[in-house]
Amino acid sequence: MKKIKIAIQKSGRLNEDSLQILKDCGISIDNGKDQLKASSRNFPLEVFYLRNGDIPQYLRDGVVDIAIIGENVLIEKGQDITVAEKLGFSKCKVSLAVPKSVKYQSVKDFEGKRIATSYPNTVESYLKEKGVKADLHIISGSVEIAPNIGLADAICDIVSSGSTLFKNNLKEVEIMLHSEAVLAVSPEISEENTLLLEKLRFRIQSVLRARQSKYVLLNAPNEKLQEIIALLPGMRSPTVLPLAEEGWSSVHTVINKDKFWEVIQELKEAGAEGILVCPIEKMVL
Ligand SMILES: Nc1ncnc2c1ncn2[C@@H]1O[C@H](COP(=O)(O)OP(=O)(O)OP(=O)(O)O)[C@@H](O)[C@H]1O
Ligand SMILES: O=P(O)(O)OC[C@H]1O[C@H](OP(=O)(O)OP(=O)(O)O)[C@H](O)[C@@H]1O
Ligand SMILES: [Mg+2]
Repeated sequence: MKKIKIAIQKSGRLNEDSLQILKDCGISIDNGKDQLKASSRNFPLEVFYLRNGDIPQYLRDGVVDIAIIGENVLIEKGQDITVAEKLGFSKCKVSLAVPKSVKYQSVKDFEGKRIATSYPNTVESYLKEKGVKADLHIISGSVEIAPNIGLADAICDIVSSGSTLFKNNLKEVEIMLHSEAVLAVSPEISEENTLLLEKLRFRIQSVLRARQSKYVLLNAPNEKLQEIIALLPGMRSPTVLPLAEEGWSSVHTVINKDKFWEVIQELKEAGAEGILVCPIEKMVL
């Protein structure tokens, strides 16, 4: 049987969450340490462990059919590659930063300045759009040190918590893009493997939906039921079951995790009691 080939990062920030999402999709991978290629026992899938930065080229050449990769890397060197799903992890920004002591006013301040970065295409197209010309110094790591050692006036790199910038006496002045891990697809993927991709996407979507949601059970006095139900943004409408005690009901529903605390507070104020919150493993619409 034909197998779909997926690239995931060999080691680094994407590796663990990439393996976890496949696992949550019910895909087990026989994984020997230091193995660069592995197969799944229960899904027609082959995993290639590669460098994140090399993945766009492998996708372009059709060496792999799909990949889990940082969106920022696709923007830098894989504009021709399509994104099938955003995966919700490894969220970060790609930003321009300058020494804290600099009085920054606008992006025009970068005119003629030396910028150290591992993302030259991203910086170049950002500055071009703003009509600014700068001098780029391409380096592959430890970018934040560049202004301190006199290599550059500014940097462009990944920012997440901001602590690397802070430790190097830098401040973020322009956010060029927001990124997260994505499922990317080779332009060379065959029709047969596109069908496998659709099966995998169906599973990924169920996992992502479940990660975004909580299952909530609560008790409500019957006279407050309508008010409580009106507060619930459930999948269709909540399940309402009578409790053994006369005049009370049990209400079950699904709540988006971002709205969760807000809704719980309102439910309590409306008279809900004994609220239980449970994780959801998969959510199929
Ligand atoms: N501090 C961070 N917080 C959140 N996500 C990040 C952070 N740093 C990097 N990322 C995301 O994770 C991806 C992989 O980063 P990582 O540093 O592990 O690898 P890399 O050095 O860019 O790549 P390679 O695998 O080619 O060595 C980045 O492209 C970015 O999308
Ligand atoms: O805003 P923060 O939370 O501090 O994260 C940003 C830092 O994280 C990444 O480096 P990483 O730790 O992956 O090291 P690397 O340069 O070796 O890839 C990135 O290149 C920044 O330096
Ligand atoms: Mg890194």
